[in-house]
Amino acid sequence: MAKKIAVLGAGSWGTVLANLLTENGHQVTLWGRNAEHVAEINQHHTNRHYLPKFKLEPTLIATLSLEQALDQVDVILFVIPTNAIRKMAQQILPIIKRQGIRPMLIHASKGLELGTHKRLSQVLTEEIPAEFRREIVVLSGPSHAENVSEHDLTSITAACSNLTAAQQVQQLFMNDYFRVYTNADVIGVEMGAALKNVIALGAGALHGLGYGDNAKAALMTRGLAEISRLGVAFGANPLTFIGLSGVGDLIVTCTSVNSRNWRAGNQLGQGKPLQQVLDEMGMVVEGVSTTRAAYELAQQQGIEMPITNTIYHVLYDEKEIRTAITEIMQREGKQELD
Ligand SMILES: NC(=O)C1=CN([C@@H]2O[C@H](COP(=O)(O)OP(=O)(O)OC[C@H]3O[C@@H](n4cnc5c(N)ncnc54)[C@H](OP(=O)(O)O)[C@@H]3O)[C@@H](O)[C@H]2O)C=CC1
Ligand SMILES: O=C(CO)COP(=O)(O)O
Repeated sequence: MAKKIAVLGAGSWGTVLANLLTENGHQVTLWGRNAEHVAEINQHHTNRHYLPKFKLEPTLIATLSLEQALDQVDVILFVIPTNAIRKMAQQILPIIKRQGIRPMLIHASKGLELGTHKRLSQVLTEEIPAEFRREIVVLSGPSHAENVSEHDLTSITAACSNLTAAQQVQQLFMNDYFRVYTNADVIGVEMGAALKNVIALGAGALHGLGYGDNAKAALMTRGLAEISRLGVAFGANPLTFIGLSGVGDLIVTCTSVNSRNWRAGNQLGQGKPLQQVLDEMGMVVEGVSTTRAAYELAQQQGIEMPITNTIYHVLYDEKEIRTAITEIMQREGKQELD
């Protein structure tokens, strides 16, 4: 059955997901904060800053008004950067109350909040009390916006402890090029999504420095080991990390030029300063702030995360990358399995 859906965030991923939901027959309003982008979507059915070649469905409406976007919606999909989610939730709560709606919330963002180190479903739970919403579902997995915009075959995960809600989200998004699985392990899905961006910065840096395939395979494998270690410490199901939102997303992000995290790491490896890399990207590079959040979380909990620690010191303490790599390779010998 067709639903009324607000998509919050008219960047790369929000635009593509809003368009996919429109293709699937839902009535979608895409909220953006940039007046030029919103006008371009409505008048020309394009969003060239984020997706230069993408032609949108003409029935997809964009708006600058949250009140209009949320008008009597069944579902709200958050697709803005991690550190903007709490403020956005605070902004929409009075609108939800005024309209007397009780929407399902979905988020498709990937990160841990700076300062609190919280997962995004935790942030939404804190800011939007249960009486004003239905379930919170996480949509995550290997899915570059550019590939989905070209209808490349994509499989991802809808996660919620209430599997009926996850199945409802599965049905909203599924079509002949976009396949959605369900998973009850919200912690594992959100931890995998957030932490793979940290490892992707490292994979890009190795490429930029000229290291080969062995180095990249080792980074991804040992990166997955420490992602799982932190996730399991917080209650994740270890099997989630060998699924789409774990190793699946790690592979796509660590091996693709479409990844902003990989590209940022590549430029750091080539010697560009971090601030310049971020200024020139023009899109969010989630791994940079999540590296800090994950580093602090691991320190607090006493969890060993040598790759994340190394990337943290390169990003935030201006540690020279080759020195950092030498140090991590020369740690004392370890058993492979924890
Ligand atoms: N791109 C992808 O392929 C995928 C991205 N994701 C995740 O989706 C999330 C969004 O990423 P993506 O769309 O790629 O990012 P982009 O950088 O492409 O777009 C970000 C969007 O969020 C808006 N925005 C930025 N800051 C704020 C804020 N403080 N308040 C409200 N809106 C804000 C931007 O507006 P403006 O244009 O005005 O700056 C823009 O519309 C991230 O967590 C990312 O990890 C997940 C899967 C795939
Ligand atoms: O999460 C993504 C693909 O699944 C997108 O990764 P980037 O944010 O690095 O572009």
